Amino acid sequence: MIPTNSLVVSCQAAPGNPFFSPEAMALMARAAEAGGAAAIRANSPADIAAIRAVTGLPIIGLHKLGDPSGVFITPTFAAAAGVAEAGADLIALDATQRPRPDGTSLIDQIARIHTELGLPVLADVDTHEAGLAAREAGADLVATTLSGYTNSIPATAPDIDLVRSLATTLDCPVIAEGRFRTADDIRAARQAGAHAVVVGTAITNPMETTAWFAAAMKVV
Ligand SMILES: CC(=O)N[C@H](C=O)[C@@H](O)[C@H](O)[C@H](O)COP(=O)(O)O
Repeated sequence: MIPTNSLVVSCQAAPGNPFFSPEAMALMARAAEAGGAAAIRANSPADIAAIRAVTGLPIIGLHKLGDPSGVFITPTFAAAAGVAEAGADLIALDATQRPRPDGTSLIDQIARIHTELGLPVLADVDTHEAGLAAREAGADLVATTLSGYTNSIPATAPDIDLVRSLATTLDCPVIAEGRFRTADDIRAARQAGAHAVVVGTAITNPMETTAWFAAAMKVV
């Protein structure tokens, strides 16, 4: 479903971003497809439905709900069902080893997505151990999405070491995701064994990328 060596573009905007609307995310997805993306990653049933209406590309769907300091990427089965209903082809969910808000286990959530929704699961993990546990729990693909977001030390670069350690250990596709911003980052991910690379902010968040350049203007 996600081709080998492909670019996935994450089309997401948060409240406060002028692009925070399903219509804007559908335009982003069209631009990504025209530019060569092989799949789209998108947040919320509304955005997913709008994107589904304009592209036949596979959609990795998720729903961010609740407190971002805990499990918040598709934290419950109900959230996954909403994402599936909106037209996603694959469900991305938080597969860190933190407690889940509804008290269910990762293994149960993945099993229900498989049996009741009939969709594959992409496990967003933060560590090597979480990646192994997610695969053991039945995840079909594993992504490095949450590396650098679950501890107090803010990360500034992509976690190539985690891509490599998971890709050399797991018997499923490993997706490189999180802070991939340049062609060199993509090459490093591929050399580390990534099946595909997800790029979000660097392509679909002009407010943030403007801030990068504006900050550079302040440095002499
Ligand atoms: C940590 C978290 O919530 N990551 C989210 C996951 O869906 C998105 O906000 C990211 O944009 C996406 O993972 C792509 O990463 P980047 O934008 O760094 O290319």
